Amino acid sequence: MTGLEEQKAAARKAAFARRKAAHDAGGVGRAGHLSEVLAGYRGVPVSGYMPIRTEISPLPAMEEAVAHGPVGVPVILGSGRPLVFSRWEPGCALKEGPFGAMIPEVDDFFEPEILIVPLVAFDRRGGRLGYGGGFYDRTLEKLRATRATLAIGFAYAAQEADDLPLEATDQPLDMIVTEQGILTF
Ligand SMILES: Nc1nc2c(c(=O)[nH]1)N(C=O)[C@@H](CNc1ccc(C(=O)N[C@@H](CCC(=O)O)C(=O)O)cc1)CN2
Ligand SMILES: Nc1ncnc2c1ncn2[C@@H]1O[C@H](COP(=O)(O)OP(=O)(O)OP(=O)(O)O)[C@@H](O)[C@H]1O
Repeated sequence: MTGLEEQKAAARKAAFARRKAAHDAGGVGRAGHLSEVLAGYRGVPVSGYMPIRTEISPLPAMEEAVAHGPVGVPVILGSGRPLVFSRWEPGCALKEGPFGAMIPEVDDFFEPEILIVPLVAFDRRGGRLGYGGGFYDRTLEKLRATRATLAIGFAYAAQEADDLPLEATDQPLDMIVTEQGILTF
């Protein structure tokens, strides 16, 4: 591993532990601030995600957004490729996708203009660390080449890190929403 990869791996490991502690602590209304943000963009196509492991769940906010416009979740086509997004509705038939996240059984692809981005760690400059596949970086690069795309990181406040090591290919977040509040840059 290069120095940068080692730094990222260490930051990931530490943030995973803080995320698990926050997740295990439980609590209600953790997607309230996310709902508030999305209420300002009614009808704009949005991607959420089906939570895995100890990720904070955006499902309550997705359930509200679906009353106003298209909502979807990410689908992996292959490693090294951008994600695509398939339409989701509460209660729709799902199947297991690569890496364990559920995906809709029936493909109905669309292009979101707002992405709720899962993450392992974030910093106060909009830096983000994911699982290390580079999926969201490739996806945001592609979408942003066509039109303005709002990337909203969604995480527990405990996942904040001091300045994360970032590479040229890391796509910045426009906003971070946690169970405690909203950070914009
Ligand atoms: N809920 C959710 N859905 C998502 C993502 C995500 O981060 N969260 N993705 C965002 O890209 C894609 C799935 N990508 C993933 C890539 C790797 C691993 C993963 O667990 N990788 C390693 C662990 C890495 C580590 O411990 O550092 C593993 O398989 O054990 C999970 C999801 C699409 N769907
Ligand atoms: N647009 C891109 N084009 C080519 N390679 C990329 C691109 N974006 C990221 N990568 C590469 O993908 C690898 C993983 O990137 P990184 O560690 O930033 O993943 P991540 O943001 O943690 O994961 P994810 O976005 O899947 O949650 C790195 O080697 C990085 O250089």
